[in-house]
Amino acid sequence: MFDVLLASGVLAGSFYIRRGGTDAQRIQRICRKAGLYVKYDGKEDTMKLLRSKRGSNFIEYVFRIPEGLSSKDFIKKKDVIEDGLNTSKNTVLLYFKKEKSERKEIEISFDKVLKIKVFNKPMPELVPYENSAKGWNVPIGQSRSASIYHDFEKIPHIVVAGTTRYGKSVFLKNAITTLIVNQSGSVTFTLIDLKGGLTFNRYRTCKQVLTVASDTESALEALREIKANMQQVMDHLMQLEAENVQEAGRKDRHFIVVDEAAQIASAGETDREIKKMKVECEQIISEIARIGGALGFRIIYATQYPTADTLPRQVKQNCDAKLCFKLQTDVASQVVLDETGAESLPFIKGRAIYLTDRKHIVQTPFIENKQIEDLIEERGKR
Ligand SMILES: Nc1ncnc2c1ncn2[C@@H]1O[C@H](COP(=O)(O)OP(=O)(O)OP(=O)(O)O)[C@@H](O)[C@H]1O
Repeated sequence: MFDVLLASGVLAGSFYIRRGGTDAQRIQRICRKAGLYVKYDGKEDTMKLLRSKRGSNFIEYVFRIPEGLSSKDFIKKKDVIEDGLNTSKNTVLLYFKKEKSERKEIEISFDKVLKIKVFNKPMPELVPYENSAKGWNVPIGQSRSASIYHDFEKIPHIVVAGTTRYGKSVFLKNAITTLIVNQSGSVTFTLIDLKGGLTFNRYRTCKQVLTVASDTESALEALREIKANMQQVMDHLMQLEAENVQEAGRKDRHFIVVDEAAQIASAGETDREIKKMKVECEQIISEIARIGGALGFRIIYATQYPTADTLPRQVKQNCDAKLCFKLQTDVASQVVLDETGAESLPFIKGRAIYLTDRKHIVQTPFIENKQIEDLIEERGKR
């Protein structure tokens, strides 16, 4: 009885696979069913396959999209397309063959034509932290094809955004720990966490950490000091007729890490005194973003609520790198990345978009607290 069931199951499976067609055909069918077509003059215009290309771990399908639709319409339906490609129809046969079904993942981009890459293996959901970074690099994570690093000498400031519990704090700890270990004699930090969390607590005793500010007053005091230091470095560079710290041969770099920028934003603050202080904090942070890069000052600016208030224009414009975990809306994604996409990242902790002049989807490294303790134990000791 079981054999009969098995045989009919296998037959059904093969049928489904035949009926399912190639991934290109399935994508076209899913998009049609999801309403991604245009009716005009009594005719139906759907996406057309122009070509396909095989990469080392993916096939890229290139489509012409119907007039009247935009690439954003397709990007919004990314989950629908991806789930459609992974429906049980294809997994029936694999189940009976006792093969493990790998989830197919897709990436959608647009450059005059719609490009949909279908990957044959999902990205890893966990990349354990290891300190393979050199110089002023910090590991950003594993993309589908390479290990990605952020070089703070090339891009001084970075915005880190993402809905709560998706990996911002873990990334901040990864960055701080890596820099303490690799640049123990040259790096200093001002850590600002006004949300009252304990993220930075374990770094409090490190010799590289000048301040851990947990209220507006101490944040302002630390920022005023940084402003005065910037002026001193500026005077020094003037004397040397150097354009930047690299040319002047200065090795010291100062990182200002802001965890939860919304807490330092003046908009919405009702207490007049605190509002005044927050306005000054914002002004100094904007000034560091604008002129601090050449002077050896670096900003890591994290927020879970990206809006025009929490991500001031000067900061955004001068942060040439963005690390964006999953966000709730396409509007929030637009604020951070100037494009949609972060809202349709999968529900995977540590999965992010790293955007500079290039864009990578990465799985950021997971650093455990015990690892941090061990790593900073020696290099961070006062
Ligand atoms: N890179 C990662 N890989 C795998 N799991 C991760 C990764 N980063 C974070 N996590 C998991 O997600 C949890 C929440 O991460 P984290 O504290 O960094 O979130 P957050 O975005 O900073 O949240 P909040 O805004 O509340 O501070 C971690 O405790 C860990 O279990």
